[in-house]
Amino acid sequence: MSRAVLSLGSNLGDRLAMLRLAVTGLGSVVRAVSPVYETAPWGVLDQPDFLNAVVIVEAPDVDAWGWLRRGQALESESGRVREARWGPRTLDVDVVTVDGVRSDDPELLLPHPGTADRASVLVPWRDVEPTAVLPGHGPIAALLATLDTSGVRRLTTTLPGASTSAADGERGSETGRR
Ligand SMILES: Nc1ncnc2c1ncn2[C@@H]1O[C@H](COP(=O)(O)OP(=O)(O)OP(=O)(O)O)[C@@H](O)[C@H]1O
Ligand SMILES: Nc1nc2c(c(=O)[nH]1)N=C(CO)CN2
Repeated sequence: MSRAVLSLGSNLGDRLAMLRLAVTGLGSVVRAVSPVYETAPWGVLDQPDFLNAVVIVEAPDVDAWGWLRRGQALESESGRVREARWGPRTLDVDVVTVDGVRSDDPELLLPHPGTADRASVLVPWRDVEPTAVLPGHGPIAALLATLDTSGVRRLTTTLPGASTSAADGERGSETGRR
């Protein structure tokens, strides 16, 4: 069984439709979907604001490379073409972590580098996994306490399956058994 944290981002075209495409494309492997945030760009500052969200996925037969390939397939589906590093894109799917896997292959760096500094990833991740730990960096709540989150604004619009903390399903089924 592998469990991954995927970060979704879009700042070109119908941004919300792009994030929806990603969540519906992932389908039954989705365990939790964060709220959607509008975030000021980092990296290249002169570009439109992004919509960002985080999705927790789980599947018995998908390894870290499999999650990367699924993300890239969704990026292609969104019409994304390879463009400038940190530049505008219809859909970006980053594999943030896969269990405790570490990788220094440039095609699949794990945990995804930069995560510890990116409020646009950590804020939605905390919504779905408040006690999550970023391997090599520590609890995400502690990382967030050191970051400026003023450019990260929660929207009221939600994605399919949203507002489910990764723990809710487990709690829900426990309640159901009682
Ligand atoms: N954990 C990862 N998740 C997604 N892509 C990764 C990861 N590690 C390495 N890559 C590689 O990164 C490349 C895509 O980079 P991309 O152009 O999307 O970078 P970026 O989103 O602009 O910048 P950043 O990677 O800093 O967010 C692909 O070749 C992919 O194989
Ligand atoms: N706020 C924000 N800024 C970005 C993002 C992103 O997802 N959110 N993605 C980028 C390309 O990887 C570059 N800059």
